[in-house]
Parts: sequence; C-alpha cells; structure tokens
Amino acid sequence: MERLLVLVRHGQSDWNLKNLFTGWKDPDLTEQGVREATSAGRRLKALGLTFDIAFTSVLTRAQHTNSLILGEIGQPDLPTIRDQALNERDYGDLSGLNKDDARARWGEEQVHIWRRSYDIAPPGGESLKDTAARVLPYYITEILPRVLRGERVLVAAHGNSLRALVMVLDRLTPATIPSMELATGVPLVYRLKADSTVESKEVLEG
Ligand SMILES: O=C(O)[C@@H](CO)OP(=O)(O)O
Repeated sequence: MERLLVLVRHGQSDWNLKNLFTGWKDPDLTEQGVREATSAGRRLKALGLTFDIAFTSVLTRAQHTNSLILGEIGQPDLPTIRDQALNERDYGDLSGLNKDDARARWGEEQVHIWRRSYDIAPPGGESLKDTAARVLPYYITEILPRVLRGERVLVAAHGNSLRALVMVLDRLTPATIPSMELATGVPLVYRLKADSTVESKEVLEG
C-alpha cells in the first residue's frame, strides 16, 4: 500500500520579499510566489501525483499555494482542511520587523537563535518547540491516520510549521535542526512505512 505525504512550503510572500518577520501576519504571495507554487504543481503533475485530501493553515499564502498546486494537477475541487495548528510559528513582537533591522538592533547571533534554535522563543512568540507542540499533535491525530490508511495527503504550510514536522520525519535533533532550511515552493515527497517512519523522501527542486 502506498502511504504518500507531500509537504510544501508556500511560495514567496510579499513579506518574504520585503524581508519582514511574518509569523501569523497574513500577506499574500508575490508574483514570484505564484510562479513557485504553480511550478511546484507542475513538478507534482510530472510525477503523476494526485491526492485524496489537502491540509493547509488559516493563512492566505499557504491557502493560495494549495489552490495553485491543485489547479495545476487538475484537482481544483479537492477537499481541503484548513487549520490554525498548521500556521507559521508566531513571531510575537518581531512580527512586521525587518530582519536586517533586527540584526542591527539585537545582533546577528541573537536573531539567528530566535529564528533557528529549537527552544528559544522570540519575545511574545513561539519557539520551534512551541510550534511543534501544536503541529505534531495535529499531525498525529488528523493527518497521519489518513496517510496510514492509504489516503494520498498534501500539506501546504509554512517554513517553521513544516520544520517541526520534518524534524520528526527526518529524525533531526535540537542540535541539527538549526541548519535545516525549507525552500519556498519545493515539494517534499515522503513515502511512509506502516510504522509511520520514512521509507523514502524525494525533494522536487525546480
Ligand atoms: O518570517 C517568518 O514568518 C519566517 C518564514 O518566512 O521567517 P524565518 O525564516 O525567519 O523563520
């Protein structure tokens, strides 16, 4: 039985382009982001992949990415579940600040710790650990059971909510997760074993 799980980070957003901390703020995709999402759909289509269900966050950039992919693969009406559990990490007080301005103010190292450490949260926001504490229970109760019973599942979400999931799938540790980056609009095609560990992983780069 095939147990297919495809994860994709949304295409470039307006605030990615402007280099702003985004978190739960809700900018849409840029034109480049639209192209990235469309191209992600084309790459999935080239592999002949279709889905039984899609999951996304309550944020526009992820939903828009999901719709563009579904349009490309010829499944525009695929049932899609939207849930806040899949939202980007909440960047708290950093939301809306320019990332270079933040480096100038707090230093390169502190900003890197806020962005990429496992358990140090930005002021008023979520650490990756906090993000994982909502993403993983949702994955385990809502997404994984479907994959294990053979439904082909697409998840269109965010850099840090997906890092929380990839950390578990790829067995990364708090020490190795900081160097893991997810590119926008690059589907990760996982096939799982019956015990929910990873059988194979394919990265569909452009
Ligand atoms: O601003 C954000 O919400 C995220 C993703 O764009 O940024 P970072 O890569 O710094 O975690």
